Order: sequence, then structure tokens, then C-alpha cells
Amino acid sequence: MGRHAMPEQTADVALRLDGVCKTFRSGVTGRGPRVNALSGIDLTVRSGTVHALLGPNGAGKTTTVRAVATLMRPDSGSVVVDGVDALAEPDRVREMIGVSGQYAAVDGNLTGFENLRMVAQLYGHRRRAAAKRARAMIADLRLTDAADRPMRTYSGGMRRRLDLAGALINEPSLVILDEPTTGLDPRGRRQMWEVITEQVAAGTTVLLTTQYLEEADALADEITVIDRGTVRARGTAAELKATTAQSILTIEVAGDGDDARVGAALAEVGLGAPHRVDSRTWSVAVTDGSRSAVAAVRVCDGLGIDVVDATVSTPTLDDVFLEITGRAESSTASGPDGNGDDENGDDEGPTATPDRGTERLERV
Ligand SMILES: Nc1ncnc2c1ncn2[C@@H]1O[C@H](COP(=O)(O)OP(=O)(O)OP(=O)(O)O)[C@@H](O)[C@H]1O
Repeated sequence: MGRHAMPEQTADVALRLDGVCKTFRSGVTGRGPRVNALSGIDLTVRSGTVHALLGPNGAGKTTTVRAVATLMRPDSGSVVVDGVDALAEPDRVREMIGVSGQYAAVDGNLTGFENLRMVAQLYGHRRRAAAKRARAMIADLRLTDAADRPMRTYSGGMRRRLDLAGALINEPSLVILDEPTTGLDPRGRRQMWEVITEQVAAGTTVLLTTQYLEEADALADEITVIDRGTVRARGTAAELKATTAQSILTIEVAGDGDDARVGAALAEVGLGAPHRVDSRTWSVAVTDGSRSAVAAVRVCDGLGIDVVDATVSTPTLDDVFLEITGRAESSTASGPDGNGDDENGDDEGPTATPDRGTERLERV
């Protein structure tokens, strides 16, 4: 999409992918069957937000971020960063983005400060301006105490934060964080989350890939779940959770509930057969959370059943993820071009075609 095509709608869009496709030749010789790494990825990241790309191994996360980082040219589709077409003007886009994972290894013998200053100088800042920027980033990423120590003495978490500082130093329109906390302990992960959150509050836009559902839940304003090169679902964590049928409504009735009547009441508002937990408690899967609870209480009231308590347990993002990717697994067919895409050994099955469940999830 061109920079001026739809100014009102694109003004707050930092990144847009439309129909991005990529196939690779598999096998050591590169002559094996084609692997559909990306089969038409659409993605919109709003400025000033964190967008998480979530997916299992081999889903296509890295291939997607490589396309955005101009490290890989898609076979078809478009990638537009802040109004600039990444396929037409990759050099310009490279100046607009920061990519994590590229800076921390600059030189372990240099201090954190010296490393960052060097990165800023590589971006064209004069030495004094580069030093000022490096000091500011070090403070922002909570590395002040370690700033003048050789980087090789840094912990894993400190290296990641220095790496993030390198990705941020040129004030990019978009920062790509490819699995920023993989391998960190819980404390390191939490610190990383805090600094990412602070940077986003200050206006940075982040495209994040992660396999940690907890991370997407904690950081992301929006989540796109991809699997086998296809978008399976998208929305906020809350919206995604709301799409699963796995909320459980539990009601407790006074006295010894009349089995048949309570069961019938719950069957009216829930999905599938209600389950009797104990003599006074029943549960049923629902889609509509608290509304289903209210409806159940009303139905019970109408039948003269005294409801003591009604609770709804919402699904976790893990439930959503497993449902989405599990469904893809069980509804598999040949890929769009008829090729299986598991030649490389890290996919367990062939490409799934969109199914009814996907349509439902896509509506979120
Ligand atoms: N250069 C390549 N040559 C052949 N196949 C590739 C190449 N790069 C990626 N693939 C394949 O494309 C698919 C998507 O890979 P990708 O690395 O994007 O997945 P991912 O979601 O990042 O996975 P992970 O979480 O394991 O890093 C996989 O089947 C992968 O094996």
C-alpha cells in the first residue's frame, strides 16, 4: 500500500503485511520439494503498540520477521513499514527499524557503553552525540551500574537489555524482537518485560515473536497466532481467550439440586452436556462468559431453583493456543499447492487449509 493511499487509515499503522508468501526448497542440495514457509500472511501493527507473533516451532515467525527486516524477499505480497514499501526501498526501511539480536556481540571486551556508542556511530551519529545517546539508553535499560564494565562480564539478562538498547539507539519506527527472553530466568524475563513496557509507553512500536504465551499475554496489545505459515487467529489476549469454547460456568444450588432440572437449565445456556461436579454443583462449557452465567441464573430462577453461586473460569492463552494449533493439526489437508511442508523435519504435519474454526476466530 502506498504511503498516501489511505492517510486516515494508515497514519497510525507502523507495519502492514499483505498476503506475504514464501516457499523454500528443502533438502541439503536445495532441490527437495518446496516448503511453504509463509502462505499469505496479513498483519497490521499499530504505532505505539506491541504486536506478538505467536506460534509453535516452524510456524513461520522468523521468516515473517526476516521479511520485515528486509533480510528475506517474499515471493509475493507486500511489506510496508511506516508507509515505506520494504520491497521497493529496503535501504530506507533498514534505517527505520531496529532488530534485536544483532548488536550485543559487537565486542565482549568493550564496555556496554562503548558498544552502544559504537552502534550509534555506525548509524552516523558524531562521537559526542553517540555517547550522549548511549548513556541515555543505558539509563533507560537499567544498565547504569554495569555501563563501564566489559560486556563479557554481563549476565544473560543484561546482554539482552544491551542488545535491546542497540536496537533502539537510532530511535526506529519499529523494533523487532525475535524471542527476546528465550533462555532467560524468570527474573531476567521480568526485567526485560519491564523495560520493553517502558519503551512502548515512551512511544516505541514493537513486533515481537515468542513461543511463551505468558509473554504475549503480559506484553502484547495484539496477538497474531500463526501456524504452518498461515494466520490462525488474531486479537487481544482477552479476545482470543473469548473465542475458545473453554470458559467453564459452574453453579452451586441450594440444598440437593434437582438433577434433571438443573442439568436442563444449564444445557439451555451452555455447550454440550452439563457435568455434575457434586450433589450441589454443576458445570458446563460456555462461550459467553458472564452473560452465560446471568442467563443460567435467570433460567434457574424461572424454574424455582435457588442458585447460591455462579462462577465462570476463563481460558488461559495456553488453552487458546492449543485449541487453535491443535485444531489446525486435526483438520489438516494438503497445502494450497498440494505440497506437504514437513520436509525439513521440524514440522509434524502438512499445511492446514482454513477451516470453519479459523473463520470464527478471524472475526475477533
Ligand atoms: N532457509 C530455509 N530453507 C528451507 N526451509 C526453511 C528455511 N527457513 C525456514 N524454513 C522452513 O520454513 C518454515 C518456517 O520456519 P520459521 O523459521 O519461520 O519458523 P519459526 O516459527 O520461526 O520457528 P521456530 O520457533 O522454531 O524458530 C519451517 O518449516 C522451516 O523449516
